[in-house]
Amino acid sequence: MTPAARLQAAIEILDTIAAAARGGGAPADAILAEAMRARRYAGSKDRRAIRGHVYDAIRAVRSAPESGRAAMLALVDGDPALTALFDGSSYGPAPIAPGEPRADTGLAAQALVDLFDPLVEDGEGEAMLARAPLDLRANRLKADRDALAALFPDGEPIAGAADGWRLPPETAAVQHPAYTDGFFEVQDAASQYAAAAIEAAPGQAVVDLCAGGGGKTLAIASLTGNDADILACDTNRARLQQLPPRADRAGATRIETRLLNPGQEQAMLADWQGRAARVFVDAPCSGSGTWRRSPELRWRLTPARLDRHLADQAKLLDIGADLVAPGGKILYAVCSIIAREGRAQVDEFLNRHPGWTTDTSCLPAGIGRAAGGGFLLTPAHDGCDGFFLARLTAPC
Ligand SMILES: C[S@@+](CC[C@H](N)C(=O)[O-])C[C@H]1O[C@@H](n2cnc3c(N)ncnc32)[C@H](O)[C@@H]1O
Repeated sequence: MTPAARLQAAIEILDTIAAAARGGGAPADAILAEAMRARRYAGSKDRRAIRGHVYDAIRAVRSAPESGRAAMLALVDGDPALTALFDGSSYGPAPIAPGEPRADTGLAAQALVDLFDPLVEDGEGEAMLARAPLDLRANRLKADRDALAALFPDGEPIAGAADGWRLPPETAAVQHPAYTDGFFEVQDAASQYAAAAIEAAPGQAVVDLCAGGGGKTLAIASLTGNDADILACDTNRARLQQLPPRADRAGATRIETRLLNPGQEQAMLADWQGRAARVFVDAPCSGSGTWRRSPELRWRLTPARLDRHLADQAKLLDIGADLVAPGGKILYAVCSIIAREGRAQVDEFLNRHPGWTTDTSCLPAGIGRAAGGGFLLTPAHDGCDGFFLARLTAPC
């Protein structure tokens, strides 16, 4: 492919990504993978270049653009090499017309920025869109951080994460046989802090209410030495199905999975009511803390979608509260920096549940900032994904 043809391919793919973002369709990575499958003629250099153009535009443009071309045009000013590719050649993009509209660049639409937790400072935007490092978590059931240091010597320890080892973003860690052998998982530091913050102990009964593919379930199994009974739930079959093979690989043998039907969660968890020492509520959210990994998420968030997340979070917290034994704890977490998903959600929970309290410390020294009844982590401040977490204690 010519450089101009690669650019045109990127523009067409961006059209699909923008439409999917507006309509709640497939994520950018899935669209990109499908588009590459459809372009069998594209070689590896073509694919790399197309992907680079697509993600450069997604990172630069603050909200879903009118068209892929408008998104790409947002990058041309000050970039003569890119401008020259709009050359009208047979497979390339048409020349740029005078005054042709460009999509708006920046961190996010102002209405979205206005929703950030007040602790998020103006200068934090760059870190929120920079490429994230690759964080590993040593699986204590099979390895430790020293083993990861020996396997990947160009990494470094992650501050405050006892099992964490940080590598450059491009490291192909999951291709290492030690990954297949269950020595480690790929897990951002924020998730490692959250899994530790639940302070689950050996012998306890633990529910991971929104387990997904089990990232935090496996971290809890590791931290409890495979000696806690963990019930891992989710309403998404495809995600939950990823957990048993991962648990096998990790040597985690005390995890039961349970697929819940939306709207019937409480009935399907009747046998766990009031029994759990710990409940992890890693709730569905805007993902506004993970833009450095999935920058197109900021193209997707609408007021209606945010409202749905808020309702789900409140419902899941209430379901979690019913599962907790007297004196037990909920760890509420969202990979979000939006105040309504974080501190406001905790305030509303405490209003609905008299007698519950929130813990004033649950993170390692120097990590996170107190945000209402919980703590806020941000890429600029903590070097990890943006996260809100709170540990809530039930009355005895
Ligand atoms: C942030 S993700 C969880 C990530 C997971 N804990 C991990 O560490 O990989 C939120 C999960 O909540 C699940 N979910 C949404 N509504 C739910 C419900 N009513 N009951 C249980 N899980 C739900 C979603 O399917 C999704 O997998």
